[in-house]
Amino acid sequence: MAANRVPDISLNDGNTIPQLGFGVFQIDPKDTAQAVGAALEIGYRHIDTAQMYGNEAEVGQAVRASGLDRDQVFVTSKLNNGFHRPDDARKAFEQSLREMKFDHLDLFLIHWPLPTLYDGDFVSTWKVLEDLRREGKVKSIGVSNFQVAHLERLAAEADVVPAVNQIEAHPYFGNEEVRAYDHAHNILTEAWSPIAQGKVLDDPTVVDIAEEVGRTPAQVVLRWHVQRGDIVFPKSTTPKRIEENFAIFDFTLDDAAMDRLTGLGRGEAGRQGPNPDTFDYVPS
Ligand SMILES: NC(=O)C1=CN([C@@H]2O[C@H](COP(=O)(O)OP(=O)(O)OC[C@H]3O[C@@H](n4cnc5c(N)ncnc54)[C@H](OP(=O)(O)O)[C@@H]3O)[C@@H](O)[C@H]2O)C=CC1
Ligand SMILES: O=C(O)C(=O)[C@@H](O)[C@H](O)C(=O)CO
Repeated sequence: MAANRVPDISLNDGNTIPQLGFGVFQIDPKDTAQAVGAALEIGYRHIDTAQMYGNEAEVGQAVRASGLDRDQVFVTSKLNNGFHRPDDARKAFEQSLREMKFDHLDLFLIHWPLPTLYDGDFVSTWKVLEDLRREGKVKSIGVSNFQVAHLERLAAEADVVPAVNQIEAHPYFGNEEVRAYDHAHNILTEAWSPIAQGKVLDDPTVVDIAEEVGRTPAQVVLRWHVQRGDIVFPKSTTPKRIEENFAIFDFTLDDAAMDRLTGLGRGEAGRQGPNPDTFDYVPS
């Protein structure tokens, strides 16, 4: 059997990113250092957090406690929705570094485009991220929840092509149009809620394929993502699952299994999270 090794994928700016990471949305700050510590112990080298999650400090704490060098762990955070104005974006980024006690981030994203807020101006926000990258405070910059129209606007008005676009994707919602745009423009797709927060795991097709290949439903779905070439970072606070989700690089799905999983897509009806065209939540 092949060894389980997480591939590093090249970004369009020359940096690399581990294809599998660990997501920390909805992990209580008091549990975060322990969960991230467990993930790093198992071998994860990529953590996905956000200002909105309220657990950046604990992510930084876990990275330092791991004994790993800072440059051995790829850390992403995301700009919170209340901070799209340029001055606010810069201050919020600096606050993330202070929270994590890091001198740089590996990847920083605009979390949501918020096209109905701030005059729909995410371009001036993006230019702050371009500046932060030029200043060496962040190695790579990207976006999250950007639809094709939002990406086209950045292409027309900005200098730097986002390195990644982090979007909802799982077998019930392939998000194919946005993925196709990303792919055509050398933007790496990151799939959030890769197992749809568990909702796809008892689907009969997923269960059947899992039985056929002798893996768990979660492993099969995560494997489907990585064979599509996307980045994934499943969240779990359950030690056995954190380990299970990591073991997805020592088996493959054949084309027929890949097609059966892709065939579960329900189009827009499969979306579980908010629609980026209308989402306007700003945390108080
Ligand atoms: N950019 C964005 O707007 C968004 C980004 N994200 C990012 O994506 C990450 C992952 O997405 P998330 O929404 O957390 O959902 P996931 O699809 O990763 O699912 C997490 C849920 O599935 C359960 N689970 C995890 N592994 C297994 C397993 N092997 N078997 C059975 N159940 C399992 C977890 O339970 P338990 O913890 O109890 O084990 C948890 O309830 C987030 O943590 C965040 O980093 C997420 C949403 C939006
Ligand atoms: O997890 C994230 O990164 C999110 O943006 C979500 O929390 C999102 O804001 C949401 O699901 C709100 O209901």
